[in-house]
Amino acid sequence: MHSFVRKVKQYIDRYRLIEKEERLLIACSGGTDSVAIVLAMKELESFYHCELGIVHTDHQLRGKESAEDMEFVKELANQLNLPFYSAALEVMRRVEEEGGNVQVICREERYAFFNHVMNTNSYDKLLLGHHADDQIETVLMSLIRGTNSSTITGIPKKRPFSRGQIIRPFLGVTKQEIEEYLLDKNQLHRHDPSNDKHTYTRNRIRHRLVPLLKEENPNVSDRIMNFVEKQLQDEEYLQEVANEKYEQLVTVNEEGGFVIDSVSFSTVPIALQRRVILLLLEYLYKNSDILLNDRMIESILTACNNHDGNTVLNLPNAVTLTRHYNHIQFTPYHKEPVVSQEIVMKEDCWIDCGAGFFIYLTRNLTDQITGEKYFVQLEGESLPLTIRQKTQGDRIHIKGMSSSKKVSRLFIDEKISPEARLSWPLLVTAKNDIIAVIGLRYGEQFSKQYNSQNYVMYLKRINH
Ligand SMILES: Nc1ncnc2c1ncn2[C@@H]1O[C@H](COP(=O)(O)OP(=O)(O)OP(=O)(O)O)[C@@H](O)[C@H]1O
Repeated sequence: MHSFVRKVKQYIDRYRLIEKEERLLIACSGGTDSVAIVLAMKELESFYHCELGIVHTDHQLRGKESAEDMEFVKELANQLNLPFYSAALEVMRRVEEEGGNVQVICREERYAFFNHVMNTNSYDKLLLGHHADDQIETVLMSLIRGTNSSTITGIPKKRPFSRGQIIRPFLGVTKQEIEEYLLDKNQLHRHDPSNDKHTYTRNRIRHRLVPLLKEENPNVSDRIMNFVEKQLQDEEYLQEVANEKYEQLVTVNEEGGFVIDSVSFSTVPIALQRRVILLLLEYLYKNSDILLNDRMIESILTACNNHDGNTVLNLPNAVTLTRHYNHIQFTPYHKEPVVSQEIVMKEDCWIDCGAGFFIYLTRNLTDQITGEKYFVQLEGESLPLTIRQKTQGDRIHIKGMSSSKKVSRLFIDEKISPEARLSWPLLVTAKNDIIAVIGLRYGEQFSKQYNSQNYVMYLKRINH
């Protein structure tokens, strides 16, 4: 057995990633990592008495090249005599119809197909090619950008998926080891598309930070793997205790509010307080796109532990936290979110539309008024315009896109914080068409050229 494969096997056995006689589906993009996983698993096939299959998706984003990737993986499956499943996914059509981030849609479509193949062909596990360097990058990204969870646990080596699990047997080996193994095997692979699509932050970490760390300590990936492993073990235990504490501390009253006794709460260590609050928030926001962040959790903890005076805290989606003596209550708001502010736009005056924007609507192009200039084509029945916050189901027809896009999706794609989303001003016509998410994206009614029939909208940003 090749020494590389022996190392992979040790990792698999240590964490019991594979049991004997399982049906294993390998997701192979054709890049270095997933081709190496195919070869390594082929070497381990007889040991685990497993049945292997290969799945590939073509996202049709790189024309001829991505069709060639598919052919390459198909050929590899043929050579190794393994079943091959593939799909050409219509990613761009979905992007045009719904808008949204291309990589996110690729991922959704890819995983939907993996799920389909697992179900229809009774596979137990899906194998992905993430390796130790991916893990270092992920851990560093979480440290640098912050994370809402209490611990840094990185990419999981196994997690539930479809009718079984996703497993990542390469998390114990580095990219360099993978490349050396493929060289030894004289195995070709395709260009690794993962390098092209990663965010700038990940690429900077990969190309600048990781080499420096490796220079300091060539075994840094082992150190990080150990660190992640211990964190995971601690986290598992703390989660178990936090679940028990949650049961003891949180009760539900008749109005559907969640109640905690602050005296009992304050006797609990902060590590458990934080996890209990996280469990509660995950429950309160389970069907929303609200992202829980550290700041929000810390302000809740401060409010819960502050014993002088009563406190009211307004949380996203109109959830309120009230502390009255020893009684802490989280009250979810069950109705549709209310429109907290509606302003009718009048011509020829500056209007404060909230969230740090002032706008001015006029018929005349003038140099007297400073600010970003926009030209808007408005029919009589569109007027008057109003400014309001987002309500459920709002959509905007963005200029240059063939179909409308959900405003909530736009906020996610533009990385607008959950709190800011609640107060972000939308410009709305009398027919309730959203024509602008102010300062962010503009509708098809906006044009580049001025003509005398157009309105001119000036925009000033304050505190931005
Ligand atoms: N087009 C594809 N067809 C089959 N498998 C793929 C494809 N793209 C990626 N994979 C699988 O996913 C693994 C991770 O790929 P990559 O790093 O490009 O994705 P990612 O976006 O970082 O991760 P994730 O898939 O978890 O979102 C690959 O090693 C491979 O196993």
